[in-house]
Amino acid sequence: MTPAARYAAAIEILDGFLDGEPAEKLLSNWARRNRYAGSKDRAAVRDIVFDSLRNLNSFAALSGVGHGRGIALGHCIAAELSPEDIFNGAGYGPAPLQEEERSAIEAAQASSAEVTDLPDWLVEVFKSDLGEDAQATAAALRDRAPVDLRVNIAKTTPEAAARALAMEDIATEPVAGVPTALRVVENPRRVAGSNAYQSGHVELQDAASQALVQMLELKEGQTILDYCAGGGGKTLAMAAQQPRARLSAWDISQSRLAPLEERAERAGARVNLLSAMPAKAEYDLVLVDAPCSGSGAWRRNPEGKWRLDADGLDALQKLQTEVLAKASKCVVPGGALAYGTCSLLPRENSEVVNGFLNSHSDYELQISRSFALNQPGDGFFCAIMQKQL
Ligand SMILES: C[S@@+](CC[C@H](N)C(=O)[O-])C[C@H]1O[C@@H](n2cnc3c(N)ncnc32)[C@H](O)[C@@H]1O
Repeated sequence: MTPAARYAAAIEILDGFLDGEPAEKLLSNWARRNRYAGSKDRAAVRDIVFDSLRNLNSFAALSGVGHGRGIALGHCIAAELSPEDIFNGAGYGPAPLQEEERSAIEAAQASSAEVTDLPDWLVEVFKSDLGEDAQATAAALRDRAPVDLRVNIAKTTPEAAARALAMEDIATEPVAGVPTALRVVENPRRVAGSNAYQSGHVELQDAASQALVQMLELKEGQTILDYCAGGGGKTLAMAAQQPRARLSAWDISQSRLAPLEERAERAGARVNLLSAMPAKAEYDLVLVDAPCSGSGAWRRNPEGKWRLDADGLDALQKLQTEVLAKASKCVVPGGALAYGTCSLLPRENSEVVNGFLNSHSDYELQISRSFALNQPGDGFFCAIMQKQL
């Protein structure tokens, strides 16, 4: 496909997104309908779409033109490509630029209005929750997230894993402060097919997720419940961190939990998958990796920031409060309850924890930490609370 044809495909997908369709579904439907598109084309179209979703308002403002076409034009301008070279109707590319579009681009270039790549209601939430960091945080969400790997230290060492990856032309570097993490600096798209990945020596996992697991200071023989295990990212990180712990995993969605069986086998981890909701106080440590806005990971899933609404965010906070209270019943006296999210917003983090502590006088806060973007990866939060003996 020509660069112009890739832009034409991205415009179609962006229009579908603006009509409310999920971006992933649009991308896979497009790939199915256009079998001639090779993996490089699919990756390039995906990159245009995801860059655009991270920068939706700024790209629209760069072109001054509406719809998917205007956003793609903004992408083209931001990438320092000439719109005339792409939007000229040649090679299955987008239709040629109209005179009024040229004027709109000229006017947009002359404007110095500040644009935030968040919906308006969320700009206010960022301001009230993040104060003077709001603008910089929203701006940092425009960038692509790094690709991080967790080295399965139950099977190999970070040095050996980095060497094995390098032999497959996947260059990595260590991540300061997170000994299990490797950041992929070349050929991230080769990871899933690599021997190191296939043999369970590395997993895709953001460095902040790994840092959260490190905070838990797991001990031999501990009984641990991952209460919101999902596909088991944290479960497997805990299993690698402390292979002698006794791990159980639960998720309200059994379909999300199901792939963990195979993933655990590949990683050489032993995990007891629960099919009934745990409710008895029988775990030394319960981790609640709570459902959240995902704002700390909006660089990876930029659709999230456009689809969330104020009611949805309120509902999440209520759900977090409920889940934390339920999970706390599973902790033995003297045990610990850890609450984590990949959200940047205190209303989903410290506010939920403070609310819990106010209504559960048998718990006290031991430590809490907010991980800002790039320190070391996605935005994350973790609080560890101790239950009285
Ligand atoms: C942030 S995700 C977990 C990600 C996972 N821990 C990982 O590292 O891959 C939150 C999970 O909470 C689950 N969940 C939502 N409500 C729940 C509830 N009431 N009890 C248990 N799990 C719940 C969701 O199904 C979702 O899988």
